[in-house]
Amino acid sequence: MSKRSSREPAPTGDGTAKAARASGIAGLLERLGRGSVTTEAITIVQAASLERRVAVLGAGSWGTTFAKVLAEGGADVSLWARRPEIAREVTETHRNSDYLPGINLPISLTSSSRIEQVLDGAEQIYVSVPSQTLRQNLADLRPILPAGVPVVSLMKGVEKGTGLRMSEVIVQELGIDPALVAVASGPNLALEIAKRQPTAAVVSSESLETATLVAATATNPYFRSFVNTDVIGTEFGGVLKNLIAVAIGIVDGVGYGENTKASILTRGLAEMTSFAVSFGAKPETLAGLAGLGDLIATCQSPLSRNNTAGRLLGQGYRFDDVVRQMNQTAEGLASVAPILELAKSRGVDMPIVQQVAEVLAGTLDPRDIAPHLTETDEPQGE
Ligand SMILES: NC(=O)C1=CN([C@@H]2O[C@H](COP(=O)(O)OP(=O)(O)OC[C@H]3O[C@@H](n4cnc5c(N)ncnc54)[C@H](OP(=O)(O)O)[C@@H]3O)[C@@H](O)[C@H]2O)C=CC1
Ligand SMILES: O=C(CO)COP(=O)(O)O
Repeated sequence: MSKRSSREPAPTGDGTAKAARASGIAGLLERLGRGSVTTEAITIVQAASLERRVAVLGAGSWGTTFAKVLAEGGADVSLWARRPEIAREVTETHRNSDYLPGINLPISLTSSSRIEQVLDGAEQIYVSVPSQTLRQNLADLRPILPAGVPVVSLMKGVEKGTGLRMSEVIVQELGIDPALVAVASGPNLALEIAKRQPTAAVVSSESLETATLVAATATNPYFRSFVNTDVIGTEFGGVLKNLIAVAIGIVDGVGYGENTKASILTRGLAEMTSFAVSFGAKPETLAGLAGLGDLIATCQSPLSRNNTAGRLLGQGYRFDDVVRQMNQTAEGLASVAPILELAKSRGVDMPIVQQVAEVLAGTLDPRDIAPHLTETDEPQGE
């Protein structure tokens, strides 16, 4: 897709849209060749997918923002809110003042706290709940899940106890074909996107057809979704950058400056890459939007909840106080332990995540955090 076409939603009712509908996305990809997937295919599939009915589960800051992205890309979106008062506010006043104060939502975006109502007629399902509640939420979804519908994870955590990625929990709990599951990730701070600041993301699925379909739906004039098939790299990128953002927040809270932060960010990327590659990810995924891109956004922004949680720890608050002060989800806090377990299972050294764990446990003074000074045999010129 050229820059121009990514900024202009493709027109409806033209010949290419009809061709996409007629030949199906698999046929279309076949004709275009895999190399063209991020260009022509998304434009054409997008044209075919306007007014597609989709459901978004979770009306927090990201679920609501993503619902807005989808609606402003032309989809007919229904948002599931756990609390009826949020559903009412979204539908009646086009606001979600708890999570996106000051943001006007599209009039076409409706919300309900009744999940069966939100799923009615949905052709795609996007999920944005806290990672630690996902399994329980999917148990409610399973009996009413429409058959053959793609399920997309917008979440950036791993499950405590099992260490499973969110896409793995979805496959396990819903019993669906992994080819129907996708993940979306990237430098995507909700409030910036809700204000329509231009942003890119990655949609990943083991099925290129699913990734292309979802990316086309999740593309609008200010939000561009690329595709890949490296689900492991895309998903772990989103999880691991949260842990590095906590570390950066800690040193920020202590009062250390840019050298310390840049050292941790750079070594953090190396740590993320070694970890993800040991599970089969491609290094280039970690160098892309879902790795480095998201790492930069999250480590630099005061909007980041993980960065904020780290800053409070660095200022001397204890873990329990930090959890009490956070009124939004900081996934990194729950992902530290399972990630260290996974790293151990692969023999991967993670000095930054290890020191974050020690600060969380209260066994390391935040002023002593210096994971970039830890001895390592790895070359440093990567
Ligand atoms: N915010 C962001 O910038 C981005 C977030 N993400 C990811 O999106 C996921 C969701 O985060 P985000 O929306 O920001 O979090 P928020 O804290 O903003 O919202 C959490 C949402 O989950 C709901 N929730 C809480 N507990 C449960 C439960 N037991 N069952 C069902 N729903 C529940 C909340 O409902 P209630 O209001 O009723 O408590 C709320 O709607 C996370 O994995 C995060 O990493 C990814 C990219 C960007
Ligand atoms: O994932 C995010 C940006 O891409 C949001 O980060 P936080 O969860 O730290 O706010």
